[in-house]
Amino acid sequence: MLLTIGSTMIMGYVASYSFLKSHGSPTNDASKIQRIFANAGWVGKEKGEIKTIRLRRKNKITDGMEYVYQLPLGFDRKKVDSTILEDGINVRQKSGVKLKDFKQVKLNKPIIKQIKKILNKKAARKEIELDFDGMLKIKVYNAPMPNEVKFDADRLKPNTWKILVGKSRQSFVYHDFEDRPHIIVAGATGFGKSQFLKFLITSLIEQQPDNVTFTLIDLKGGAAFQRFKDLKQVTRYAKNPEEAKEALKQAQEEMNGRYEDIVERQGFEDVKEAGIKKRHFVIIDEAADISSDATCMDIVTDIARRGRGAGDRLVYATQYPTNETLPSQVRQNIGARICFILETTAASKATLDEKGAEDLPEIPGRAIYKRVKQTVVQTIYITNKEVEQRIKVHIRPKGVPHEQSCTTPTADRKHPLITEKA
Ligand SMILES: Nc1ncnc2c1ncn2[C@@H]1O[C@H](COP(=O)(O)OP(=O)(O)OP(=O)(O)O)[C@@H](O)[C@H]1O
Repeated sequence: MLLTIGSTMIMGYVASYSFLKSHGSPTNDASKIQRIFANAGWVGKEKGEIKTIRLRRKNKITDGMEYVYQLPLGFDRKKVDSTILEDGINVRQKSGVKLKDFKQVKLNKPIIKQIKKILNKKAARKEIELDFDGMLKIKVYNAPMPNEVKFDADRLKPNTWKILVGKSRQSFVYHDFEDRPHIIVAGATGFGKSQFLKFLITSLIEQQPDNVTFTLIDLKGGAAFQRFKDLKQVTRYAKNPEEAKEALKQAQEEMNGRYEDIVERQGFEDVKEAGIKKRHFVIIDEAADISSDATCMDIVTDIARRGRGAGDRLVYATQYPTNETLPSQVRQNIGARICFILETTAASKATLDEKGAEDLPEIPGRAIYKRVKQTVVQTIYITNKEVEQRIKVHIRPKGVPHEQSCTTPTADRKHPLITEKA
């Protein structure tokens, strides 16, 4: 009996070894990378000779391996296409079988069935990350990033303006609005922009309930921000281009007052230096709908330029990033981006000034966060129920008006947006 079991186990090992041989070992990524570079023509020339990348070292990292390459002289690293590289690394990656899987085979259960199951195990797709700091660093991860990172209140940072953007492979990533006051949010429809904005507003209210105020411009017909409109922190709420123009004019007027007082009269560099705790966030979704209006775009540019000093923060979200919807004056004055998957390289360049967003996997919440360098993150998922539970204590009691209220135009009103003092 024991002899039969033993020989069956040995047969299993032999079968799996020949399987791995025929399907390619998962450990030869370095040579695959070398071959992909050569085949794709990602080479340079030294003294008239074609030269390819040279592996300098390998480092074990969490969930994978980092390969560090020296590039030949004259190598244009912008040529390196991460999709081609990732696809190449995953070619023949049919088996995710490891030797330790066979150690889990139970002798008291049908052995052949268990071995078949192990051999049929589908390999997790490997993912890569590229970085360059004089050397080309290619990180190859054995498993994909998680598709969902749930909201966890312990990750909030009360009394700060640091907002959790998401989780990268290495750590949780925060955006500090004191450091970079404005942010562009871009991404194709259905991949997490609204979810991110909802999370952003909820986090700001949780972290700074007495210091944050908002102008919310919701040009998606009220779908994105309507659950926030009655909060005491929301001083203006607009949901069509005319209301948006009026709300922006009011926000600019207020900003002018603060700027004149803090920067011009008192001589401070900005609100932070002046020790002022209040911040005002102007959040626009979908910004493409006002991008052809010169007045609106002048105000947006002005807020992006002088908002740091006056305590105004701009969040500019669009699903159609182009040179028209994201004009260079706006881009130059906004120092951070969160970019979900985009359809084209041109859209990626309009948002990030480089390609990359078109190559993101089609996973809702997967995004590139960019300040100077790009970091791939999975943004935080929060349900509408959770948002509502967290913000409900801030809803103005019925009959108590906004400090400044923007209401939908009605026939008997001269101005579409009215200002009411509390
Ligand atoms: N961070 C996330 N983690 C997991 N799933 C997410 C995440 N963000 C969004 N999703 C899923 O994707 C769906 C669409 O997200 P969302 O409404 O934010 O997209 P959008 O880009 O704003 O689309 P649209 O422009 O059409 O409004 C959500 O209902 C949710 O199921």
